Amino acid sequence: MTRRSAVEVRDLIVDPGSWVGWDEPVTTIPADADYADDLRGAREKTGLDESLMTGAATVRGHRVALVVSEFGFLAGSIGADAGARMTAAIRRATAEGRALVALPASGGTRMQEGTAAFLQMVGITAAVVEHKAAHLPYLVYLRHPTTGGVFASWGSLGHVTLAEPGALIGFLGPRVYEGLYGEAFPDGVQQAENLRVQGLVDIVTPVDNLAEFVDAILRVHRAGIDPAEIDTATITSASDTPTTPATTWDAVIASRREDRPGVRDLVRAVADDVVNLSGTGEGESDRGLLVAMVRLGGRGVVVIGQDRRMQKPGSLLGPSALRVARRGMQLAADLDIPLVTVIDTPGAELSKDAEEGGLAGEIARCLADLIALPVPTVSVLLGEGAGGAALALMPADRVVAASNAWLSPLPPEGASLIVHRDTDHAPEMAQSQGIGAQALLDRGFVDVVVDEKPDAADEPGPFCVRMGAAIVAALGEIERTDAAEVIRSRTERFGRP
Ligand SMILES: CC(=O)SCCNC(=O)CCNC(=O)[C@H](O)C(C)(C)COP(=O)(O)OP(=O)(O)OC[C@H]1O[C@@H](n2cnc3c(N)ncnc32)[C@H](O)[C@@H]1OP(=O)(O)O
Repeated sequence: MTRRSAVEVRDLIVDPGSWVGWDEPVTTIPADADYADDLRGAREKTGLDESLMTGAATVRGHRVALVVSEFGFLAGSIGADAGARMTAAIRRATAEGRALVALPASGGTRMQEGTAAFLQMVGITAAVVEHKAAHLPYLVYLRHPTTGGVFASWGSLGHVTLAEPGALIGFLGPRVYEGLYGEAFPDGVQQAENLRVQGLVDIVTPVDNLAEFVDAILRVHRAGIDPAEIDTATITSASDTPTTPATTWDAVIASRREDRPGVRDLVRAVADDVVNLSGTGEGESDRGLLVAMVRLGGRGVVVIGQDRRMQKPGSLLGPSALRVARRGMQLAADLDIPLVTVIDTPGAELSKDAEEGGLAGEIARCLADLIALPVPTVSVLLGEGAGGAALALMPADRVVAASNAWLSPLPPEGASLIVHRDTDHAPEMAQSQGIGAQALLDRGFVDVVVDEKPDAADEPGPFCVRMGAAIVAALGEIERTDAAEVIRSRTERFGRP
């Protein structure tokens, strides 16, 4: 793989002429003669005084701080001076309200400095935690190779994690593994593309594209707090002449049409600057659950949504999908931007794995997280809303439903089996259980019903635009409502007799 120097990488990302270095010169000469020689050699070879450089710049106009490793300097390893430089830069980025972009490439802790260097991981992590607590974005771009204590501290804490194609990214270096265990580490495991599939890395992209992603992510973040860009349109009723389905069962049938628009169609139709993320960031992924940062009506929001096309028998939503959803909730809270949840599920996976993976607990934790989330929230009943997996994304400040959407404790066929011991009474059960959008509106569980004319599958484009407008309007209403009232409306409606 081509290894670009820190300077080359930096220059590919920052706006020309915008870089201002923050680094105080390091002149340490260690007592150990061999290490002193190594340092001297590294300084001569790279023209740098340590294994990373820090500074301020703009990327497509966004004010950022950058930390860039130089692998050519003792493998980008972190000792006391590099650690102190990094910590100082993070703190300064926080104080100046800058987003932080870290671009590691490293063999980890500097072996010549031992445990004192190892403990730098703690100090650096503390500074990253403070930065994130200030609701400032922290983006990580993992370059080839990133290993050890760097991957295990500042390399793994990004709000969004990107990586270089083909990059070796792992905890233990493969040579060390082979030396210790007498066999090669399995091929392809410590590779950027595999980490994306595993839900550890969000995006794999060449460094040449990085500025574009940084721009999109920071536009979403900034839009979340910049009133100038916000669409303040209001919507009191989504339709002047609502088309209610003839029966609730008709709505259920419509909601199951193969060609009904799903969350990805909705996002494609109405959102800008879409940045799709992958998995929990902690080693689980589920393609049935979309998590993305987008701009909607000028606002930056996090969207978490159940993707109807990815939920089939054998791949229904399990506990990992709900953990992906909770990552999205946390991300919205961390970045202090609203959350939009999209419900469209025939029901959760019912299996040994789902039980042992904590499905029930994850539903409970989704509910608990949503109830306490300190940012505006809108939930959208887009289609099917069967069971706990649907409920898990429901509590919100405003609830918007499509006219053929529904929410029920389990699919109507299941309810019929419980009560009548057959599935023939499903239409009757759907009616009597009050699962349809209009019934939910009448009971105050839903705030607005978005018309389908008469079926979203027959007019996906216009339907998505109406739905997008209703979500934007709901966000606007929340912003105009007193905070205490918002919190009350999030939960009170669900506890009424
Ligand atoms: C908590 C911790 O961080 S413990 C450390 C955990 N780190 C690791 O397990 C990774 C160790 N390093 C490696 O496995 C490899 O160096 C890799 C995969 C990162 C890179 O491999 P390569 O591209 O083949 O580079 P190579 O191994 O030749 O390293 C380049 C130089 O950096 C040195 N180096 C690598 N890692 C370190 C390190 N952590 N500290 C000091 N020097 C290091 C190498 O000894 C080598 O020096 P040399 O040129 O004088 O021989």
